[in-house]
Amino acid sequence: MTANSETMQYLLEPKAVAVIRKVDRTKVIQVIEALIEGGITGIEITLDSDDALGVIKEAKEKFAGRAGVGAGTVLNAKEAEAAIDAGADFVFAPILDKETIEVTKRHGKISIPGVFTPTEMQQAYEWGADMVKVFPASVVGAQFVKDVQGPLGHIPIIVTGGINVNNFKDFLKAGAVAVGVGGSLLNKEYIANGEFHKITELAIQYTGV
Ligand SMILES: O=C(O)C(=O)C[C@H](O)[C@H](O)COP(=O)(O)O
Repeated sequence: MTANSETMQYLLEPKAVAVIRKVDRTKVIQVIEALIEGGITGIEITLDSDDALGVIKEAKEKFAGRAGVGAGTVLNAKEAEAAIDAGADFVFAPILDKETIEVTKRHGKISIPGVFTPTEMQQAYEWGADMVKVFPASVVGAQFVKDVQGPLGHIPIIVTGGINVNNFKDFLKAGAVAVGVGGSLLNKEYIANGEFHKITELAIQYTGV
């Protein structure tokens, strides 16, 4: 299996990817462990997190063979380059930037830019994106995902932004290949209290493992 097909499996098999933003640096590795325990194997570290590149590097080494680790909130090519240097397997962005896609693909990594319109979806795909991320998805709802797939069914869609246990199944039923979940999975109180088993329980609500 190629490195990319393994990463694709980590992202798509559980159908839920964790978006880890600004989680306490001293707890983030335990949080990732708890997520993997709950069946989530796509681990996105947003670059606005404390020591994001250090976390990517550490998580890549520690969870090799168990999870795919990538970067989120990647806003330009320079940031993509730095994330890939740190070991990122995939590059998520909230926006669509041609150079970011090009740099990611030049390094042979998985590119998932953010889009919000059918035109942006097709543009992203033509620029080489592997999948697109509809963000913020809860604003347009599952019906958007269903409708755009009429003409644009060749483009795999991950949805993020406002995804929770009550709406994620609607998006999957509408045809999204996976959901990205941040706030509703990385419960701040549980993390502050060191209740990592509760993070595992939350993860299981998405993966059903
Ligand atoms: O910046 C990126 O690359 C992102 O992936 C943005 C995320 O999709 C959201 O930050 C997750 O949003 P919530 O699940 O509502 O917390």
